[in-house]
Amino acid sequence: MRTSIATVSLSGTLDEKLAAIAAAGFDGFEVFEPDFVGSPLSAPDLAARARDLGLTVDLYQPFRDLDSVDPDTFARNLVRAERKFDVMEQLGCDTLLVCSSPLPQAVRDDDLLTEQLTVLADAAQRRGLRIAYEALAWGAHVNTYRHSWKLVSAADHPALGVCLDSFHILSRGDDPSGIRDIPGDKIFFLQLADAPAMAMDVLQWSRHYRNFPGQGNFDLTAFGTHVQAAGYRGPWSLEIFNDTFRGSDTGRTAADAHRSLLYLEGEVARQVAADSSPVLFEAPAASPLEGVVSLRIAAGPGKDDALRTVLGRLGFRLAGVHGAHDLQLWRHAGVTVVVDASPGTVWTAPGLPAHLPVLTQIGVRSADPESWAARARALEVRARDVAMPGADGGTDTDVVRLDVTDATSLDVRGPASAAAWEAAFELYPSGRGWEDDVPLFTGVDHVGLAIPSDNWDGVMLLLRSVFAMEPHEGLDVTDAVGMLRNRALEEPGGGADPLRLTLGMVPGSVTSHLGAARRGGIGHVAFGCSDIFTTAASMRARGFEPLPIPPNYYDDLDARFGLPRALLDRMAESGILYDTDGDGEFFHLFTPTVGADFFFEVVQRVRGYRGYGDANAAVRLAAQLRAM
Ligand SMILES: O=C(O)c1ccc(O)c(O)c1
Ligand SMILES: [Mg+2]
Repeated sequence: MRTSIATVSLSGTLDEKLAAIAAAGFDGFEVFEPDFVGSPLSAPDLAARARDLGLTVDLYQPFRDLDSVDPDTFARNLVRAERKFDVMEQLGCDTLLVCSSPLPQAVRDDDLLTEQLTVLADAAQRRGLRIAYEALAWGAHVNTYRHSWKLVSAADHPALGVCLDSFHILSRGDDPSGIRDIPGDKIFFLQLADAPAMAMDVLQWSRHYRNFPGQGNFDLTAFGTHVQAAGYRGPWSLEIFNDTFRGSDTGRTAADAHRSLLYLEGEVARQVAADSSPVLFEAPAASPLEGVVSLRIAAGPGKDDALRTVLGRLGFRLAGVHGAHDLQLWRHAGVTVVVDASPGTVWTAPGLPAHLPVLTQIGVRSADPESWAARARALEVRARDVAMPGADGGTDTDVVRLDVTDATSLDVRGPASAAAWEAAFELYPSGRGWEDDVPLFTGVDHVGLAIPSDNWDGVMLLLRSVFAMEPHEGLDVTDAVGMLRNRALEEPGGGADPLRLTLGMVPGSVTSHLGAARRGGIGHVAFGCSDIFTTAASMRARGFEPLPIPPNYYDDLDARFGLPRALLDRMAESGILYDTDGDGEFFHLFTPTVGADFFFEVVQRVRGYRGYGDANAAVRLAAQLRAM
């Protein structure tokens, strides 16, 4: 499959965009006309630049408002088109995108419209060029792909075909399966865009919120499967109008863009028969993940006391210290927590002391970490073989590390990596009896990460492509300090212990989210348990002071669900909150924040409850702010 991208999708000068497009591995690009008009590069210069970079110029776009009920206007538009054909010849680009007109003077008579398109196609053909006609979702008369195909079909002209743009089709809720009825060689161009589900004017939605496949809510796998089945074999091109991307690092966005096409190609490949798509790429599968087994938290010298106190109340015991660095090994219920109190948090998060503690590593067990390295690299994600910080320079390469954000990595840990802890740390002698502790938890239920807004779409794509995680309904929570955008992702088929992550968006970049708690973005680790009242009692016996949840909250629970007063009283005693999703029930409690931005949660899922108690986020945050 050939890959392409419209220059409008990236930030920077045209030169910078082209360099990033080539570096990301694209085969070609669409010239977005305003980028060319505003560039000092002449058309021959641009053609030479593309050639040097090994890129083809796949499309020139957009040509607007071709048709008109006024014959003079139409004649002028044809003259304008000829001037664009001149440019295209110099660019070595043979396809012009003509989009349907949103104007009041747009032609509304299909016969006249077909005639005007035919006249343009004749003109293009004389120059050896082609016209790809696209229905904009907000076109005055033509706004569906079926309509654009009806006109193209009626014109029956070799230089006239359709351009399919997934946004215009899926944003309207149209059924894309009719694409199968269009002959593949009459689809002259394919533009792909995903988008988050939003209830807003479709033009505004399109111009500001499009994102890459795997970052939004459209079913692009089904869409791509229809296009493939139709027999289209031209480039798959991204056309993304997005305010954030337009202000973000060009190279990073281009790399995400290319990865999104690999991801989509793999998803489509799994849907279509091998004989109809001999060229579709699919990343190698990796061995299953077996749950979160370790966490590393950068506490810094200033915060490790508070962190250790909370860990102790959660039942964790200090199991050892590192010989050479200020690292402590804490263990409980099969989970290992490494507290990194070294100055500057040298291991994992240099330069991030302001809002410590920070969760810097999430360790997930897998039988074959190298299979994850291979899968990640196939999807153009950097994966590092990690040597543990061993006591005597000892190494353990049984860990593969993928960066989720600048601060936090997912570490896939193989069977041998557990022993590395033993080698690297001076373990306290056993026999003090605590190995017999009754576990308070069943393991890690989920991990919450604060994601900087300019990183949000990239993280979403990483988790969906490499880890095949599935996004669940996101909830925007109104809380004490503003709106918190939230999204949970879950590993499908993860059995009883799936990897679950909840993402909370914080404004800006990682290094600037000092005091993110005040804006809702807090990282956390949630432990699962089978009886939260017993667990809470054990925690209280260890000195845990529940977060005070106001009586109003329990009165409201009573009003909404009619829970028994005795149960509500027991919940209030331990600061336990409640949610239900029908049959399932959810009980959870929180620690106060440790430092500004980090806390622990204890959850009990009853009868398959699937959510995260998002409805309680505002009450939780208000209580944590009071406790700061
Ligand atoms: O927003 C627009 O005007 C516009 C222009 C060209 C396109 O291909 C498109 O999908 C949208
Ligand atoms: Mg388009």
